[in-house]
Amino acid sequence: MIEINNLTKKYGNFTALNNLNLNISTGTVFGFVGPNGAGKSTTMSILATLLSPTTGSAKVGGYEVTKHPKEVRKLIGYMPDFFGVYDHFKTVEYLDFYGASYGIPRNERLQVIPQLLELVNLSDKKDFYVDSLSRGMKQRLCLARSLIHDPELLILDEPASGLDPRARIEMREILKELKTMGKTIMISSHILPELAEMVDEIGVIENGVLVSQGKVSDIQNQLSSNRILNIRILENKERAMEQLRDEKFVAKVEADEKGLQVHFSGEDKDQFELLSKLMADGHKIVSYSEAEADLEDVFLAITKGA
Ligand SMILES: Nc1ncnc2c1ncn2[C@@H]1O[C@H](COP(=O)(O)OP(=O)(O)OP(=O)(O)O)[C@@H](O)[C@H]1O
Repeated sequence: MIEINNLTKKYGNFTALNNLNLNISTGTVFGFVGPNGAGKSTTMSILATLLSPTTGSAKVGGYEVTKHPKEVRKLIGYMPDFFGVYDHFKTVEYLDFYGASYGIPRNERLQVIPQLLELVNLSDKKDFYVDSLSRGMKQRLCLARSLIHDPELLILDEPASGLDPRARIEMREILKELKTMGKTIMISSHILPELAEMVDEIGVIENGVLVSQGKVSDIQNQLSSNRILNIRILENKERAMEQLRDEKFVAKVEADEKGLQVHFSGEDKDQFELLSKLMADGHKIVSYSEAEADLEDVFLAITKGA
């Protein structure tokens, strides 16, 4: 559905996208993650035909965005990170206005708008003025707006930003429903854990370059070379620490009241050998476990925080 090849965007001398390559297949919910200023909005604006790339190619549904913007716009629903809503409209009039600007006939709009309001849980707000809605409601209205022409692909730039936890959960539920409706969704965030549970795949961008792409679990596994082993030892902790520090694959050993944390770069068989050795040397091991890679750690490990 989306094919990006060697996409570069320069703002003056500043390179915001640097030969970016990215593919998203039809039906995928794709999380686009990266720290502030990484280039997420720039990429999404180019896909939404609102910004021209400096060089490279971006295609949506096989259409090159710069050559066939009209075809691309029919295929996509775009929700920008900052959006204005026309405050003097009532909710239903607002959607009607956008429906009309997409050329949707009035009788169709009369059918579609109540369905969209239902989808985004705003049916009871249909006659409220837009400026009286909460931030979360406005975000959901904006999502409804991006769906008015029943696009195949949704490009959502940080749709959950600034929302409280309940509003975020509501947004997540709506996205799940859109996925079951068969939409392809590209959604950005600078918070990996926020996206992880609702996406099929993630791509991590930093300094305008895609640094990682795959299933969340695959990306976690890429980091398995940096595991942390939690070991609880009954007595002679100091002796165990000294011994561990001399072991192959052990980068660092720390201790707290819970036990030892061993930073380990070996594989499963090396872990097994380490444990066997500790036991053979008479250490009284109470428990031995591998810490789950935290998604926040994954994100920090992939991005360098430049
Ligand atoms: N119009 C512009 N002129 C100059 N520089 C720009 C412009 N728009 C964006 N940039 C710069 O390009 C880089 C990428 O910006 P972009 O908004 O795409 O990042 P982002 O990943 O969406 O960040 P955020 O998470 O903060 O929204 C940033 O360094 C930004 O300052």
